[in-house]
Amino acid sequence: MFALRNPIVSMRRPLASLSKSTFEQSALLQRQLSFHRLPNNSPVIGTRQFSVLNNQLNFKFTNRTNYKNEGNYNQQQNGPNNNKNTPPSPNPLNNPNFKNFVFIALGATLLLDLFALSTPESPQLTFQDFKVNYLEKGMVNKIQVINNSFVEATLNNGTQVGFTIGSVEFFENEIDSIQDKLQIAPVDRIPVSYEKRTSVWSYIIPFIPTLMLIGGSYYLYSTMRKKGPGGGSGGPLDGIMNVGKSKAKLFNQDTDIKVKFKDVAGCDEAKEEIMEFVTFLQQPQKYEKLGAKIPRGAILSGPPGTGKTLLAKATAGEAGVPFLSVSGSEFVEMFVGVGASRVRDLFSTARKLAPCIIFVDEIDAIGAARESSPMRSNDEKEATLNQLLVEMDGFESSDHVVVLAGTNRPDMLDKALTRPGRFDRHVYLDAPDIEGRKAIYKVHLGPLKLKEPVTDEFAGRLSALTPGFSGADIANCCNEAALIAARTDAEYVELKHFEQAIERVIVGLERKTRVLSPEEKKTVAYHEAGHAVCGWHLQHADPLLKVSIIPRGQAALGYAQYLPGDQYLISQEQFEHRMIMALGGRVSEQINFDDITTGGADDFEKVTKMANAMVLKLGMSNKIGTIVMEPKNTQMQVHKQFSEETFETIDAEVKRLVDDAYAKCKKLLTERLDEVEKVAQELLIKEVITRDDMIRLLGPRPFEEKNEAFKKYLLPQNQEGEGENPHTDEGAKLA
Ligand SMILES: Nc1ncnc2c1ncn2[C@@H]1O[C@H](COP(=O)(O)OP(=O)(O)OP(=O)(O)O)[C@@H](O)[C@H]1O
Ligand SMILES: [Zn+2]
Repeated sequence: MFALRNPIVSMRRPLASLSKSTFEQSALLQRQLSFHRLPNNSPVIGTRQFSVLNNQLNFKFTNRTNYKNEGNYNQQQNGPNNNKNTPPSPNPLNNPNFKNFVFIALGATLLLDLFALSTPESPQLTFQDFKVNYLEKGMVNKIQVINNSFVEATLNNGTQVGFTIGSVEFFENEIDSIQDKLQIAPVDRIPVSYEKRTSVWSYIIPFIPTLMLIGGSYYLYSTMRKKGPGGGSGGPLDGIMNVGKSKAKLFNQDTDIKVKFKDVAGCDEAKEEIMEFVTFLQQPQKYEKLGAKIPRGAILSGPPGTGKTLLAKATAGEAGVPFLSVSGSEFVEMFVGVGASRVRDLFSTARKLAPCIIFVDEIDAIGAARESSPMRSNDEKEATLNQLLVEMDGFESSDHVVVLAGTNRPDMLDKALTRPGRFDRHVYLDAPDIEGRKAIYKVHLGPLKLKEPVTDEFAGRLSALTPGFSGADIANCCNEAALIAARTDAEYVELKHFEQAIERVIVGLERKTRVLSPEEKKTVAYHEAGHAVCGWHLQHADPLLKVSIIPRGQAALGYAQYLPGDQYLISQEQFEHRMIMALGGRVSEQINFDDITTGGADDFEKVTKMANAMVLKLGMSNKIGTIVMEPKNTQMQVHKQFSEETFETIDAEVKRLVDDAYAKCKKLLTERLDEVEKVAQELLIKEVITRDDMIRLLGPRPFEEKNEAFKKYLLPQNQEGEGENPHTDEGAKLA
């Protein structure tokens, strides 16, 4: 949305300042040029009689002022006014190229100008010299007054001498009086002729400022329109010139789209569903000959990073057609009508490229339900959406253009978009389960340099360690592991690098600089030991991997990592156990110390959320029953959803659930105070303890682990003993 606004805003000032400063510069230039101009309109004066007045004739060439050229000056003054219509450009003073350009041009012009003015090339004398050495000796044959300011005298031997004069009248009087003095007869007197010499430059020079202005503006304009990186738009002027143009990026199937379905791992149903579009783009006649109407588009939905863009690209890659990718937000602009015009432009480009695939990412930016925001008038958005609908309706099946759209919020989309004939297919990409993650790991482990080829076991282990990771998380994690390996100058990327990478992705960087005081450290150790002991003895707690009191990331002073399995249903008892575990930290602090700390704030938030969910929407409170109490949209609520009485019941129920959990937690930890003590002491010594340490200290967990992936990929290895790397523990969930 801001992409285009910026260039326009920033353009505004430069436009104004350009016309001003260019004007000033050229006016200055004009003045300088006029100053040096030749008097090409002075009247030619006929032969006169002379009289001599030396001093006045003794001007230096450079001091000569041209006093007969006002007409020209005015005429040139019109120059800049005319030039106000030349294409505007941003502030030239900020552009070093422009400055250079102006200086060079100015210098060149002045040089040429001077050159033009010094055309008379005779030896330079003063009038006094001329008089004494030549005139009075009768050596002068002919006198020529050039431009009323310069005299060229031809001597009897044919050589020429020259000098400047201040005024023709004085000069004539001088010559006359000398010849009178010498008593030369009128017929023998030296002929004086007058000549007006103009250089070709005198015609060109008046146009130079204008030409410079036009040239400079054009130069600026073209530099600013130059393509930015990536081949697309980029120059500041591009923003204005192409405001209505679609910003879609074109990926050509020959060069850019190397992605095939095999690169999209783990979403087989989605691939199957989208395969139909591939067949359609490859063999449209197969459908057309049976009279079938081709589906126009599909919505790809799912959590962030699950591969929606990747799948769309792969569809284009499989079909071998061009791929036009654009983000929904790029249609949104502050000007009314721009979005619609971009949609038109996008589709007309697509039709030219057909068969092809358009991918609109974040379609909710324009396709959100129109009635969902009645408070704000959103004409522009609506116009854009309408244009999109029109374009999709306007498809002929012979157009062979397929529109795919990605969104994280399919529920927000306008119904008109999803009706048959538009985006009538809906492909859902879920966060991958263990098998999906394994497949994605295999794709992204491919390019890495590993010690051994990727085994199912290895990929499985990594997947078990990363429940809840999306495809993008996995890609990031693999890259992070390679970076860590490179940082330690390792020859291969190994399991330990992945484990560090996973931990880093989940909890953040280790903060070695954050040094806790001994008391704080003790508090954190007992707090974490409380969580860990609780979890160890609760049946529904997820498998524990690691407890650490090394500060990490933004806020965590200590943490415990658990591995939840892929789970689609959560039982009431499970909720309760999670709440008890979350409270374990604070309860342990309370039992072991006189005072409590702020370290439990995060735990309480989790507990409150869980209790609220149980009461308000999960039907897990007997008093409230199976009614959903959670307001759907708090902003839009006009009347109260329930009575004061119900409010009170809700509060009481939430409090009861939390209090129950608290009581159970306190009972559990009071009974196992010695275990908390053991774990806390071990933590204070080692800072990080693993599942194996826990087994050593507390004995094996009294329940079978429920996480199948954990049992399959992680448990056997863990049971083999302490292992060569005590830090091989990682996970996905913190408590
Ligand atoms: N199924 C998958 N197989 C292989 N790689 C994947 C998969 N899903 C995601 N990735 C990796 O994650 C990256 C980001 O995925 P992608 O951009 O397609 O996600 P998305 O769903 O479009 O995200 P968003 O909703 O944030 O736009 C991909 O470039 C790819 O490296
Ligand atoms: Zn805690």
